[in-house]
Amino acid sequence: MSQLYSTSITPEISSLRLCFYGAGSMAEAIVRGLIDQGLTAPKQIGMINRQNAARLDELSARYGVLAAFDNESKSVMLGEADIVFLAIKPKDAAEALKQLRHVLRRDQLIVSIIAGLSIHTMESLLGQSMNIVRTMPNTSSTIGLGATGISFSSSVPEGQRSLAEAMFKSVGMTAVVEEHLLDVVTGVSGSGPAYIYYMMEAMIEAGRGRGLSDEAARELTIQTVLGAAHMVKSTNEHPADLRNKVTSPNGTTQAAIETLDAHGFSQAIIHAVGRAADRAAEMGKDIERSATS
Ligand SMILES: NC(=O)C1=CN([C@@H]2O[C@H](COP(=O)(O)OP(=O)(O)OC[C@H]3O[C@@H](n4cnc5c(N)ncnc54)[C@H](O)[C@@H]3O)[C@@H](O)[C@H]2O)C=CC1
Ligand SMILES: O=C(O)[C@@H]1CCC=N1
Repeated sequence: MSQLYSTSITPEISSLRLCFYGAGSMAEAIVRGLIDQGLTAPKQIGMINRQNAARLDELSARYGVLAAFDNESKSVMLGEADIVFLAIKPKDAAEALKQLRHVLRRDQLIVSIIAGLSIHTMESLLGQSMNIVRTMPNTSSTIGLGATGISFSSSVPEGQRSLAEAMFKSVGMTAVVEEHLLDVVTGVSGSGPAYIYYMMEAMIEAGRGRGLSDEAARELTIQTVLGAAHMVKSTNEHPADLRNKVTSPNGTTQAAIETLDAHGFSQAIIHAVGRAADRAAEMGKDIERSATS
């Protein structure tokens, strides 16, 4: 008989202590999202940075989160955490994870957002197999509209998988994928917001260049991107069909699309996504090499 209702238990995230190791822009995006969406209280969140005390002060003042400034409080914060988010840059990952080797415990859930860094390399650097959730979020998590790809190490129990998914769902949508696909997720949605911003910059510039005020060019561009994304989502139509409805024969849109084609627009996007995915893999290999050196 098929099951009508899911039997999975709703994870009680608000009772857990979260520690962000690395307090940069992506950590802030997730923290702000979790707090704004009411998933947990600021005092359940601790943040650690390498040396930038002013940044921690700023985050504490802005969100009410806890901050650890000296080595002793960093160790206590890490030790007391139920979930540790690894949110440092790939170039700092090997050194930082080696230092965490004797600090992290097997009963903690490790959530990495580090581009390219594989579960296997994390386990080598940490010196043991651990419950690891490898993710690729994006900065739109800040406003609850993130898109996060997620994979799990084989040991992560079902309850912790649901917990991790619930955390990222609270700041947007999630897609659980096989680990090797996280690099392409990076190319599509991790780096993706930057491609859209880049296009918006160009649209605003073009509007201004032809005489629109700064404000009109900006507002018309924003609403166009917002409306187009909502159209794809709410009509469920293929983007190509929606594009055809805008494109009158021999009209303005056709003229514009032909110009985009002449400049290799689609190919440029396909190459960009592929290059970002390849770059994620390269960064992962670099960390792997430093893990063994
Ligand atoms: N920015 C984005 O759109 C996205 C970033 N990511 C990943 O998130 C991670 C962080 O990226 P961002 O937040 O953009 O970088 P960021 O440079 O803004 O933040 C990294 C933070 O880690 C701190 N840090 C470095 N070494 C440390 C150490 N040993 N101990 C404690 N803190 C340390 C730095 O001081 C810095 O504040 C990266 O691995 C990146 O691949 C993933 C998805 C999207
Ligand atoms: O540019 C980067 O490397 C990171 C990963 C995805 C988005 N930003």
